[in-house]
Parts: sequence; structure tokens; C-alpha cells
Amino acid sequence: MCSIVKRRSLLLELGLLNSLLIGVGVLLVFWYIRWRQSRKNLYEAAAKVPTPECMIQLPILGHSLYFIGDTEQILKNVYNISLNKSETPCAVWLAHRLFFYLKTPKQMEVVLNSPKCLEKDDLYRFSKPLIGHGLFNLNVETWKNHRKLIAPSFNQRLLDQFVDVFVEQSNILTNKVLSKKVGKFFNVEEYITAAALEMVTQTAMGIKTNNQESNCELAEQLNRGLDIMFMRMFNVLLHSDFLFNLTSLAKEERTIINSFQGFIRMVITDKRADFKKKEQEMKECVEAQIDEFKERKVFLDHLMELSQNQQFTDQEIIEEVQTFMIAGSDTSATVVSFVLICLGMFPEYQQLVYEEILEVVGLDRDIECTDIAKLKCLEKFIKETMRLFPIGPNIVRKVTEDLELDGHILPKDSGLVLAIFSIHRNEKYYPNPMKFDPERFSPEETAKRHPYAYLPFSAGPRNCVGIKFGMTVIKTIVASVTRKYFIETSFKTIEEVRVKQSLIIKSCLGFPIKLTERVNTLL
Ligand code: HEM
Repeated sequence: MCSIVKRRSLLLELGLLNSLLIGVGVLLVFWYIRWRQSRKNLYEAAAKVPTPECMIQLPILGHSLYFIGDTEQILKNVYNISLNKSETPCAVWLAHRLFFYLKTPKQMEVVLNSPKCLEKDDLYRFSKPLIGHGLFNLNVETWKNHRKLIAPSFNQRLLDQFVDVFVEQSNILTNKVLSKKVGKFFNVEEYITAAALEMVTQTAMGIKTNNQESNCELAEQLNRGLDIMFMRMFNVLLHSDFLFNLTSLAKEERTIINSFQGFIRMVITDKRADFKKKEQEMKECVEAQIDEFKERKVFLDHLMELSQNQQFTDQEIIEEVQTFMIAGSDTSATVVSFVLICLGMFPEYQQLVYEEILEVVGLDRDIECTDIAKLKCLEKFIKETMRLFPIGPNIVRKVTEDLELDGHILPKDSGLVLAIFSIHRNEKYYPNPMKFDPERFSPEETAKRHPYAYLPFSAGPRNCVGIKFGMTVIKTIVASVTRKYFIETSFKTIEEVRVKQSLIIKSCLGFPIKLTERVNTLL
């Protein structure tokens, strides 16, 4: 009797369980159908354009498998999409996310100037911990306000005042740091990064850290942080915070960010105290002495002034400084490193650059701000280097309202991959594209090209805010090194310089150069 009752209650429980499972199943199916319906416009838009021929599309994962792997392979896979002759936007699925891959200057012009594409894509969310919620990453509404307030800090007059810092640090790099490396091959990147980081630290925060002469742990940490960030962006398995936090990468990233933010906080606290002290001294000071207190203003001073008018909170200041330091140092240092290996590969151009420096600056005196614009040959050389090695090889934006492009509707919530690396190496815009030829950037040749065929600093309202700053840093360092040393590299051709995409482009084999001190004679 007892066993019959038990069996009945078991059957009852099983029945309930089955009903529960069926109920959950029905709900899931219902939710899935609704979810698919809400994304109908994405599927329809994707069906109207080609998918990349070089990639197989899998259920659920889409083309994701092509974006798992090392950062060299990822850049190659993205580049391979451009080898298809068709210029129609093509659709790439990264799991449930739809991206359109764009590769013509006309498409770049429309997208970069459209108010519907000012938002950075969700992929950039993985960069927020390290780069901060500053200009680079902010959502459009806050970005508009911050950009308006911050852009004046990058004016020419202010930049001219920083040239002294750039020159001082370039001299330390050339005369103290690199002089120990003469005569043997070495990877120049870490030394340039330390110099650029010190330049940005001084001009962003107004403090000296003697980065170049001490062991530059911060620079190394930031490089590793950027690598982890990019791995996460393209590896869908690491997109979930839960799964990522189970990996050792998450722990490593947290350590890097804590030490970086701790450093910025410390500087801001010191600055605030200093700011208050100076304000007090100014109040007590007679008019004639006030000039003594008028020092060169750095980026942080501007932000702190804006915070007094309630335009920036303390946290926003920290995030903007964080952005400025990463966006300003790693980019400039990487371009300088590429320029140095290109100078090594093409000695005939190196000679022209060297002769120009002697003509404009001479042998002995320091570079001055008025010299920078006169270094035209160097400028063309830098531009050609940035064509072949653009810092942001692929920029990704998000569509916030349906956008019409080349007769196709790119729907809200899709992502747009702007394939700058592919345009820069496309023979349609740059005949014989792998030939290194600075004359492509003579005014006559430049005028013949679509202006959006060259985008090293992006373009439109959300372009790089530090273009002049970056170009001045690059010119000052390269002029200083080239005036003192003849540069060689172990790379023989551009093709040998294998590249990978961390958030920015990097050389897979580093930046090996050999320096020989020049026996300088005036021309
Ligand atoms: C040669 C050096 C540099 C290159 C090639 C470069 C390139 C770029 C590119 C391509 C973007 C757009 C990225 C995107 O839309 O995904 C960008 C944005 C930005 N860059 Fe630069 N950059 C350089 C130097 C600098 C410097 C020196 C600073 C600051 C001192 C800076 C600050 C920024 C900021 C704040 C943004 C975000 C702008 C916004 O969204 O409003 N960059 N940069």
C-alpha cells in the first residue's frame, strides 16, 4: 500500500517536472521567436549584401572563428575580406552581432561625417577599463559636451609651449639613452615609448617621472594591457564578464589598471593641493608679482579649471587624463618606431631627411617650434610610413539610426568596420602600393587623391583630437635621432615587416635598428 502511494507521488512529481520543463521550453521558443522578429531588419539587410567569400559562416557563431587567434592572424583575416574586388559593403556576423565591412573612400566619407555613426561600437567596451571613459570611449551625448570643452586645450599656441618638453626629452633619448646602444641591433620601441610617455605625462599632468632614465614599468604594463584588451575584443568566448573573470587574463588586467589609476589619482591629489596653495598665494600677492605665478598650463590644469565651474567631476577628470595618456603616448611612440625602421630600410630618403634637418635646424642648436612646419621632407616620410602602417588599421563605429549607403540600408545597431589598412594598401588609390614612396604626399599627388583615401588620424567630427600634438612629438624625436645617428634595420622590405593589431597596429617582430654615430659636417 505504502509503495503504491510512493509511486503515485513520484509520478505526480515527474509530471510536474515535465510540465515545468515543457513550460520553460515553450517560453524559450517564444522568447527566441520574438528576439528574431525584433532583429528582422538586421537579417534582411545582411541578406541583401554579400558575405565574405573567404569565410565560412556557422550557425550561431557566424564568422566568429575567423576572429579567434593571435593578433597577427586577426589583422590578416580582416584584410583578406578586402581582397574581393566588389566594393559593396559586405556582411560579417560575430555571433549575434552584424557588422558591415566598408572599404572605399566614398563610404568612409559618408560614415565618418554622419551624425548616425558617431557612436563607438560596443566592441570598444573592452577598452574602457584601460583607456577610461574619456573622449575616445564616451557615448555620443556626453562626448559632444566634453569634446567642445577639451578641444581648445589642443590649440597651436599651447602646443608651441610644449615644444621645450619634447626637445628636452628627445635630447635625453638621443644623447643619454640611445648612446648606450650604438653599434648593435636592438628593439627601439621600449625606449621611444618611455620618451613619449614622459612627454605626455609632463604635458598632460605637469609632473616629471624621469621615465626614460628609470626602469619604465608603466610603459610595459600599458603595452600588455592593450594586448589583453584586443584579445578580448575579438575572442567571443571572452566577451562574457563571467567567463573572462575566470581567466588569469582578467587578474592581470585588473592589476595593470589599478596601478595605472592609482598613479593618476596620486598626481591629481598632489595637483589639487598645489592648486589651492597657489590660489592662496595669488590672493596675497601684489599685482606686480602675479606674473611669477603664471606658469605653462597643462591639460590637467584646464580640466581642473573646468571642474571649478562644475563642468567636469573629479572622476571625469581622471578618466580624461587616462585617455589622454594612452591615446597620446602609445600612438606617437609606435609611429616613431615605424618611421625609424623605414628610415633604416631606405637610406636614400634618410639622407634627404638628414640634409633637411641640417638645413633647417643646423648641427648644434635645439629644435624650436618654428622649425617644425619647415621639415617638409620629414613630414612626407612620416605620412608615407603612416599610410603603410596606420595606427588604427580598422575603426569600428555603431549605427544609431538606419543609414543609407551605396543604395543599401545599414540598420540601427549594426556595426561598421572601416577598413583603413586595406584602403591604404589598395593599388586603386596607391599604385604599386607596397613601394615606399614619400612623393605620394607631395601637394600635387595629394590633390589627385580622394581625401578619404588617407585616414591615419580618422576624419570627421570624431577624428583624433591630438593630430598636431602627435605630429610635433614624432617630428621632434625623429629629427633629434636622425641628426645624431645613421640608422640601419634588419628588415629589407615593407613585406618583411609583419604586422598585428593590438588596439593599434604593431610590428610582430619588434623594431630592430642599429645606430652609428654620424661624423657631422655642415653641408
Ligand atoms: C601619431 C599619433 C596619433 C595617431 C596616428 C592617432 C590616431 C587616432 C585615430 C585613428 C583616432 C580615431 C580612433 C577611432 O575612431 O577609433 C584617434 C582618436 C583620438 N586620439 Fe589620436 N592619434 C595620435 C596621437 C594622439 C595624441 C598625441 C593624442 C592626445 C594627446 C590623441 C588623442 C586622441 C583622442 C582623445 C581621441 C578620441 C577623439 C574623440 O573620440 O573625440 N591622439 N586618434
